[in-house]
Amino acid sequence: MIFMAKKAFKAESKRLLDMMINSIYTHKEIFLRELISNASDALDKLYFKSLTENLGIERKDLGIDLAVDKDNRLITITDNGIGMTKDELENNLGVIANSGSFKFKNDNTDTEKDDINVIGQFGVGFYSAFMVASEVTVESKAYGSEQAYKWYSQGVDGYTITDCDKEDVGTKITLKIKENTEEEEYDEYLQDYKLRMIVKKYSDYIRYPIRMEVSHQHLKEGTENEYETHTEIETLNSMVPIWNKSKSELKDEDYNQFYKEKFFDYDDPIAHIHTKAEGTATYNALMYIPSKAPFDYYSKDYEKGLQLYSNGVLIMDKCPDLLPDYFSFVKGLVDSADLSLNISREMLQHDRQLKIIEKSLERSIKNELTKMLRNDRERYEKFWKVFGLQIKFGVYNGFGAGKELLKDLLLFYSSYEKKLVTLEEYVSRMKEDQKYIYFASGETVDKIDKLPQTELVKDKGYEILYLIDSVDEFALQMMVDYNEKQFKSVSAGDLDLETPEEKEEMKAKAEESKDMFAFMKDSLGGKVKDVRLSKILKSHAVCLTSDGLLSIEMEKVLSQMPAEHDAKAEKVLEINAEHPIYETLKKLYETDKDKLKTYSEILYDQALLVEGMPIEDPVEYSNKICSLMV
Ligand SMILES: Nc1ncnc2c1ncn2[C@@H]1O[C@H](COP(=O)(O)OP(=O)(O)OP(=O)(O)O)[C@@H](O)[C@H]1O
Repeated sequence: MIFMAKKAFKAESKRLLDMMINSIYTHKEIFLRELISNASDALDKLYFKSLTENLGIERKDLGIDLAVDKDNRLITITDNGIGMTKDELENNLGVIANSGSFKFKNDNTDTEKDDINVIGQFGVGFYSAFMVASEVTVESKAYGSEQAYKWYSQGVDGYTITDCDKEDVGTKITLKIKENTEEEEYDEYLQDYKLRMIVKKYSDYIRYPIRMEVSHQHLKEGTENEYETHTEIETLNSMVPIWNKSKSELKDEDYNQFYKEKFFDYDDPIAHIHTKAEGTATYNALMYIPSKAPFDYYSKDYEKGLQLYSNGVLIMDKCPDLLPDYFSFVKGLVDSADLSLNISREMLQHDRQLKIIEKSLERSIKNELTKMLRNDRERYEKFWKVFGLQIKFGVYNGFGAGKELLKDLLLFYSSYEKKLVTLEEYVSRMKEDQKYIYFASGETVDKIDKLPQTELVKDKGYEILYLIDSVDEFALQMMVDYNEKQFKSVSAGDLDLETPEEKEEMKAKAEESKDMFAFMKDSLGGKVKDVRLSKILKSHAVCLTSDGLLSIEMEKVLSQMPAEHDAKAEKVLEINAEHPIYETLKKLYETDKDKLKTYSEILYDQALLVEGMPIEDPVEYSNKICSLMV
């Protein structure tokens, strides 16, 4: 019997290993990602050696094999890479947090990126094997060595290294999978389908084939219901990430196909964005704008984020830091080699890098949308219909931080064009004497079109933007102006549309009716801030406008939110001096103040109805109208 000295892991390594097994990773399944990444690194190293020393080994000769032996609860991962000498086994696997790969990368910094793609950097990934295995055996033969060695460990106790027989160069790692416990079902790691799924999920873009013997059931020839099992070696991974291919190699169908498979959508996306960046941040990104919003998109359950890869290995499935909220609908992935990951690869160390990438992606998305808006309006409007609301929220949220970026992506319905227009288009059509960008709010385009307040502005030949989403007015208020043109609600009361003569005339009339309006205001018992002569009505008798920042439309929106239900607009009841009702009111002020009080109440309720607001007492209102009729 050969005496095998069992070596203990270094003291601090012991604690680290314990921590490793129990707490660094949240998903046990990543052990396979780590071991495959190590194998891929070992293949890269050998390939690199072959290139630099002319060994004649080609990429196609290199690969990784997975095998499962269910009966003995074993999984093996074999690579024909660079292998490890006895010393390397000792140093790389006996000292936790000692990365041979990191050293290799540092020693070869001037190498062409494409030739070398080494993943490891911390020297801990290997130990994740102990999350699922009770015993780990590593048999390795280094390139150029005659002798192979076996490293064996059952975990924290330590490890042994002995000579062993191994014909081929490379490394074979055997895991003895733990028995099931109450909390954890380890058996599933012995299932073909589970291993395939894990490989697909995390290691699909490893550049070497990951092969496994897979069994399929076939109908036995000449029979109707007898099946036979047929096994074959399959390559599980796609190897070349589509995002690493050049754009000229790819057609729309390729992009769409990839999107549908990867992001489980039945429909083609509206657009894809494929970008590469080098410099402050180096990455490849492939992003998509879906054609439909996910069912939970406008709810708090929706999680934004892009997949994050480091050298083709999945690090995070939904990295929220890569997308600003206003582009949260974007799906896709980013692959970057220069992320500084923390040991578990589950969290990223510096969000500074992510911030740089986010800013750069944000620009790419904005550019794509701008291009679509300019060159394919129909498609953009399709996008707008689904995600426009999010863009408008983006203008409003964060105290308007996104408004500069987003202002040219906005679309609103135009009274003049009778379709959606951009602010740029609106401003380019503004009349010479037009000071403001006018807007009117309401429930639907039709209802807004009939609002008394819009009549005079339209008559002047000015275009009005019709705002039908509750966030619209808030967004415009946050913007304040667009290219120095201020926004003005047609319900703002003072639109400054009159000629100087008209102004004089109004002033005289207002003076003459001052007392009457004061009486009417009192009659309404504090419901309005003021009763005034209208400067904006043309043929209609009355309307409501508001003073101050909160418009009537905003009050409506806020009243639907429980927390802010008592925010009220400062309402002004406006009376049209050109309407016959004005003379009637004047007469009543002289002759019958009680009736004037009733009329004031009716007119106020009518103005509310026109505005689409509820009236306080509909029965009372109806009674008042009826008594006028009989
Ligand atoms: N299959 C293998 N073939 C050759 N060397 C290997 C193999 N697996 C591991 N090694 C060596 O062991 C070292 C430690 O591996 P480990 O997975 O713990 O860390 P790493 O891959 O360097 O970094 P990370 O913690 O980021 O995974 C590697 O750097 C590598 O030198």
